[in-house]
Amino acid sequence: MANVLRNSAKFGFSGVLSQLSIHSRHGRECVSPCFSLQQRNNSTSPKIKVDLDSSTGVAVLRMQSPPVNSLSLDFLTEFCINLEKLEMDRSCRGLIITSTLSKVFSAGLDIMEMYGKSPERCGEFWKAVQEMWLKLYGSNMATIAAINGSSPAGGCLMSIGCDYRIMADNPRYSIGLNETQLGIVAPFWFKDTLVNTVGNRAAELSLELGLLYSAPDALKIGLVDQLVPEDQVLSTAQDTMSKWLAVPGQNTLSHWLYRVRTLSLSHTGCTGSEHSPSHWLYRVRTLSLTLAVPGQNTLSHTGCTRSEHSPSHWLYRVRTLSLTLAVPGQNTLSHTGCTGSEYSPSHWLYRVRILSLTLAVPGQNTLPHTGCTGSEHSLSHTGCTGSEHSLSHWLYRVRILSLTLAVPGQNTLPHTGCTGSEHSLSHTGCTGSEHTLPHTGCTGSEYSLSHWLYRVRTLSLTLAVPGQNTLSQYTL
Ligand SMILES: CCCCC/C=C\C/C=C\C/C=C/C(=O)SCCNC(=O)CCNC(=O)[C@H](O)C(C)(C)COP(=O)(O)OP(=O)(O)OC[C@H]1O[C@@H](n2cnc3c(N)ncnc32)[C@H](O)[C@@H]1OP(=O)(O)O
Repeated sequence: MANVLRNSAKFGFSGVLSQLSIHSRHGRECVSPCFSLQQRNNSTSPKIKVDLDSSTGVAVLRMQSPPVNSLSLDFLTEFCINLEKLEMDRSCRGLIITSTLSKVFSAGLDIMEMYGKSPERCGEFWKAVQEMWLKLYGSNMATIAAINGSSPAGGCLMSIGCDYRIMADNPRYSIGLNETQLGIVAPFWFKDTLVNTVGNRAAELSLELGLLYSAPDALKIGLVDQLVPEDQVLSTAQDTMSKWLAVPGQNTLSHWLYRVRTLSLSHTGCTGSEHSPSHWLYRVRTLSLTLAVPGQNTLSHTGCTRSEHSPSHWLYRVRTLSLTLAVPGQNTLSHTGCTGSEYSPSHWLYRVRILSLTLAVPGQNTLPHTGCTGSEHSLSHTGCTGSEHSLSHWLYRVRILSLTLAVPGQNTLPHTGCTGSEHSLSHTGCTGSEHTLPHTGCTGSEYSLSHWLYRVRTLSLTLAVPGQNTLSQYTL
């Protein structure tokens, strides 16, 4: 395997990826994941075994692909089909994922899939990796990883795609996103999932150094939630699952609100229904990896030209930069008004982040240096007509306004210049009657004020990608 990795590095992942990128641009059709998965499952020996206990509504999915449960295309295909079947089975509410192999949960992506394969095969493989994550992270079931062995890289992604992680208390077992140590870079959605699990700083260290954590260390940083003796991993997972399933509606709103942010950021820039999430994940990931190619990582469109920054160092930072400044199609620093060398990125990042979060009234957060390029986007547009209105004045108003927004039937924001009934939920990004926040279950006046206060605030922050902040693009 070491040879494979060395050769992969020698011949260049980026070369493969650029071919993939071209392939993608030239019309890979977006088909339903279910359809495409079923088409390509040619394997006969089951790599996955599923047992659904109809009395508890809990399924145990066992990975049984020796020697190490590596995530090959066949494996992923089978995994996704099983996941999809369980998802569609209303009697199944909880899913536990574990391994039948001793010592290994999953070794992550199958290295052999990443070497010497045609661009078509690579594309299929990569799409399957994304689908595994989308299906798991977007699952409506409560999910628990019963990690009874090592779980590096893609195995770790699978684990952190679950709601809860129980690991065998064995210091010889390790878990983590170690891709950097292999000379490859973990895709940004791997990163996002890790950040959601262990927080920013731990994720940053972990990714830049490509760290693998022993089970006890993984518990310390919160990468796993619980360590138990090896022979109790599954039974503890089953006990834990019953607690999760006892929470009313646990796998609906609260479960989703948290995840939707990650999922929607994953396809930032998606402007039409032709772009499926996986399509975007694939492209965006390819683009970000391209940025990591030594000699090409000048990131000229972010204004960064300094060659002393190593790819992995930059990749993680640039991701943060572009997500923070995520005005789709405009997320370059130049579009934020930063036009000269006097404005360093950090100077801008700090200001723009504060401003955009503080004034986050989607479609109205028009401070000229946050991406507004025309005279129509002045402060006057939001009701502020002259220089007498200072920022603090605005901060104050906008806070009041966001509260006003939360009153059903009054969320017309007159102070921002919105005067007609067309301006209601549009301020949260909803532009038509089809955007009734279906994903939160809020459909009408039956919801009380406190209910709304809570939801609308969360929603506007969560979905605040101006011009893109509807979930309609993503069919849950
Ligand atoms: C297609 C275009 C896509 C381009 C993508 C580019 C970039 C992607 C960026 C990042 C995403 C990457 C994610 C990944 O998951 S990469 C994979 C990383 N995985 C690892 O680093 C794990 C390596 N394996 C181990 O650490 C150990 O094997 C283990 C899991 C701890 C188990 O140890 P153990 O001692 O029990 O077993 P062995 O090491 O002896 O291995 C047994 C056997 O399995 C083979 N093997 C191990 N891991 C893999 C693997 N990931 N893929 C394929 N095969 C694997 C190993 O070579 C041995 O085989 P052998 O024939 O020698 O017996």
